[in-house]
Amino acid sequence: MPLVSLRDVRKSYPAASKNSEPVTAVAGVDLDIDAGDVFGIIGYSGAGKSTLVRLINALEPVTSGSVLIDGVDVSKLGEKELRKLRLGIGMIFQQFNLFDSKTVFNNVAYPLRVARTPKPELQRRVAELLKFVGLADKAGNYPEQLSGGQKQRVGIARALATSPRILLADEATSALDPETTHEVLSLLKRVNEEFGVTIIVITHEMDVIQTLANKVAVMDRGRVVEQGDVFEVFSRPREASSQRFVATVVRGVPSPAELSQLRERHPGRIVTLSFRDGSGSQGAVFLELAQAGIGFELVYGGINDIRGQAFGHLTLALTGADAAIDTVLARFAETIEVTESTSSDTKGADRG
Ligand SMILES: Nc1ncnc2c1ncn2[C@@H]1O[C@H](COP(=O)(O)OP(=O)(O)OP(=O)(O)O)[C@@H](O)[C@H]1O
Repeated sequence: MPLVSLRDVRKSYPAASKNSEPVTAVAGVDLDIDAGDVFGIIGYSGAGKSTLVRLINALEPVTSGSVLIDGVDVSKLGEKELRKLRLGIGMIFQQFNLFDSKTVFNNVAYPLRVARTPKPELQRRVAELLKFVGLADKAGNYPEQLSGGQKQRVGIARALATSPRILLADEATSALDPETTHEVLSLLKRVNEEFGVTIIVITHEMDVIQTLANKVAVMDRGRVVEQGDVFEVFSRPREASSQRFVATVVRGVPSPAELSQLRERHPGRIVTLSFRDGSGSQGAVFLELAQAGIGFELVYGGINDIRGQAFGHLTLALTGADAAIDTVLARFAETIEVTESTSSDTKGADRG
């Protein structure tokens, strides 16, 4: 049985004024999230992702449909049971939502106090959590004395205080720089792997999904338009809206106009290698070219790596003996799609 199941979940908000229409934020979503998953929910702003999160932790009631956690319909729970359910669901936010007037220790201790945890156990648990997130030496500091990454690590420690089975991360790294994002993502990976916590990440950053998630759902205007294994969805998006989304981070194949510019700027043969099935790697390609004595320069695109599986397009300018290049390209073609651009490909662009 999935840990979290959504069945035809809908959420509408009443019209804000007489002249406006009601807003349908979630328009019939079916979703299954298994225990141990890191499940990404992506989509443009306004797609309904945050609303979905509030429905999962029962902060808001659904308009229709059902949200089942461990097979239990949350809309059937009383206040006391709901409070217990929420203790089992941790949450972290884009703006961290720490209490500025409380020390790091007291921020992390807060949910334990709410749960009336005895003092010795509370102290032991907070110390353990601060050690886990690498902030044991900051217990007495206030949030304003911390960097963004440190604040989010406090947020993670606080979210884990009551040992939840589920962690909801709503744009948890969107306010952080790339290096700090990486640090926080590594920590979340450990939360999943070492504690077995199921993580649901809401994000508009494909990088986050790529490094962290094993499953992904793409939302568009209140609906899930595509869901499945991250590599499958990223390397072969079926729906137009997922394709648009993926295209924002995965650089594709150069257009005729771009090819024309590349040919002008780079000597040699322009070849695009397309990785689609996860096999092969950028490193292996570079090594093989170097060993064959072929000069190469990456001129367009790049390979994305999803937990060891490669996909994307590399466009290279190759220089060297034609026969040597032909031999290597023939070998690449056994596992990778190889397309060589000829000057006729770019004629239209030359004229334009
Ligand atoms: N409490 C509310 N009252 C009225 N409309 C709302 C409410 N919450 C969300 N909406 C509307 O529902 C739609 C979905 O919003 P939601 O915040 O879930 O999207 P999102 O995908 O999380 O976007 P973002 O990334 O911008 O947060 C939007 O049109 C939003 O204006």
